[in-house]
Amino acid sequence: MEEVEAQESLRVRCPVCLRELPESRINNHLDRCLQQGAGSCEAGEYPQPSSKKMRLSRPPNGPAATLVFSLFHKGRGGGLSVVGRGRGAGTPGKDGESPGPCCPELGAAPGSCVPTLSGESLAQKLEGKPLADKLRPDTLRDFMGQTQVLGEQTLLRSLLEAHEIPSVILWGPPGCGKTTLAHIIANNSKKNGTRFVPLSATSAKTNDVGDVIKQAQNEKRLFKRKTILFIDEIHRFNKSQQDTFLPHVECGTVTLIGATTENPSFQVNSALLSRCRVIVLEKLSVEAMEAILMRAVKSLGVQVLGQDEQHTGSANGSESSEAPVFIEKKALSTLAYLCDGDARSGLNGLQLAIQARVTAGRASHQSPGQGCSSNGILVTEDHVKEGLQRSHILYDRAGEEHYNCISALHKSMRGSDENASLYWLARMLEGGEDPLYVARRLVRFASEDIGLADPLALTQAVAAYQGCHFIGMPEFLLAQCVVYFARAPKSIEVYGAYNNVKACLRNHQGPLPPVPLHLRNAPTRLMKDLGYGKGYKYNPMYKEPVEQAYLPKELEGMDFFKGRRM
Ligand SMILES: Nc1ncnc2c1ncn2[C@@H]1O[C@H](COP(=O)(O)OP(=O)(O)OP(=O)(O)O)[C@@H](O)[C@H]1O
Ligand SMILES: [Zn+2]
Repeated sequence: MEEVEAQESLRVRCPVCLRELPESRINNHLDRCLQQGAGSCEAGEYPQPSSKKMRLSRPPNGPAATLVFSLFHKGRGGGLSVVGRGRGAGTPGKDGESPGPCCPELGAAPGSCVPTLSGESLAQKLEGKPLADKLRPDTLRDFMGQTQVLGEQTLLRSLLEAHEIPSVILWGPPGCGKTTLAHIIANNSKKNGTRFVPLSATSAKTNDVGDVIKQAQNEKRLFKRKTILFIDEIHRFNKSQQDTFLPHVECGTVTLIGATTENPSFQVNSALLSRCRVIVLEKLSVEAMEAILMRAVKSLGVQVLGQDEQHTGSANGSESSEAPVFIEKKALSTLAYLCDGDARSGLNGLQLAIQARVTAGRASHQSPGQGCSSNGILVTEDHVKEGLQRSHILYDRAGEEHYNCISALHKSMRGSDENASLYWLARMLEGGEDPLYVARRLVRFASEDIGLADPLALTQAVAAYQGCHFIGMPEFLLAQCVVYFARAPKSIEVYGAYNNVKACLRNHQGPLPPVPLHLRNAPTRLMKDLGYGKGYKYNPMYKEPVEQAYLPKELEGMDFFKGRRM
């Protein structure tokens, strides 16, 4: 019974007539739709195809066939509704589409409402879906920042406006709007019937990609419909998985939009890369972040208190008996700074701070005298700071930042700058980097950069590495080692010489020279007979330094430390 209900609630889009139907009915519908021609469907506009092969089926593990057909399917009541005097406030649209908009921020005519929100209803609005998802912009107008690639008169913008979507790889740090931009492109291209199929490389199998490609080929052949394939975290696909769709991008069956936080020159197949434009998105600026946060608080009906405003009376326009919610302007700018250009963490931080305050406010209504007055609930800068997860903000452990920071640390120590060395170390550790990762790098540094100038450095590094296993917070231990290394004399003598030997071996033409006979050990009679060990001078037997060759004959006189023959 529950199963049936669950199935009823999943809706998929008919690829022929574009109507949304409960998943349980789609196959029957599709048969009819294909047989009778799209004309039998209300929204039909496509010629009658001859094939019946396009039945929808569940992907092996997926919950429903929406994988292939949905266009960024919005959840039920997907948008935010706002309590207040607004026209159409909180009216959900039919079929789980977004609700009738109320605030200008959510797409309605400006001035159609002055939303204010009580603590109680705000808590309800915020529960469930993350605020960042609810507020994902649908149009370029609400997409903040990134003007370097999307501003007026940029190539991408004119392409978007002309509905000509090239294959692109969106490269940028977390939460800077890659998925959002793809979402906007999808929205934009719905108008000319283009299909949009999102996949995440973290969960999709090669089969899933194959299915999408097959479907895209059918759509193109039968209905002349284009397909945009969005692959989130495309760097997670290995090169051979990337190869799967290369030919189809090439021949235009699908337009690819890939999103990645990793440098695509390392992570994306070079053939694929040359078929796509790489669009570099940046961390969002503080101004862009402020605009995003402003839009969020407005849409929630939270009121912003300026620098010298006091939070005294109830919010104007509130029709609720509940306390209204205010936020300090300063709290918003601090949040905009601290979230380090990551809109998701900024919006999450805002949500957490407000949620925590509202919950506390509710409690204090039951037991008065705990920080909330009947005048309303105030969210301050401190609340916002608490709401932020520090580690997420400073540092991205898996992405580029991880490599950038360790490289900066290595170079600062090499340059004997103890201040910078400490700074980069702290930036990694405070951001949640694995101390052992840093410690391993220190071991490398000790031998590659300090070497015999201070052989004790290696001992220090190994000791620091061991120490990290023993104590929970090894930051001072690593700091000591890092400063020692920054101050230590440096020598790359051994490092360089060894590399010269490697190069010599690599460049050697023909078979490698045999080990000189006199240097060979001769444990058996036969070996002795063959001349092994013959003429070897055992050094301790000689008072004077021994003249004897230790390198193969052809390398006689070679000095790897100088990189040439003596
Ligand atoms: N430029 C922007 N303008 C307005 N809102 C944005 C912008 N960028 C991100 N956001 C908000 O932040 C949320 C997260 O952004 P998004 O999912 O696009 O990030 P992303 O770059 O794809 O990050 P990740 O690599 O972590 O997936 C969105 O739901 C949206 O609400
Ligand atoms: Zn149909």
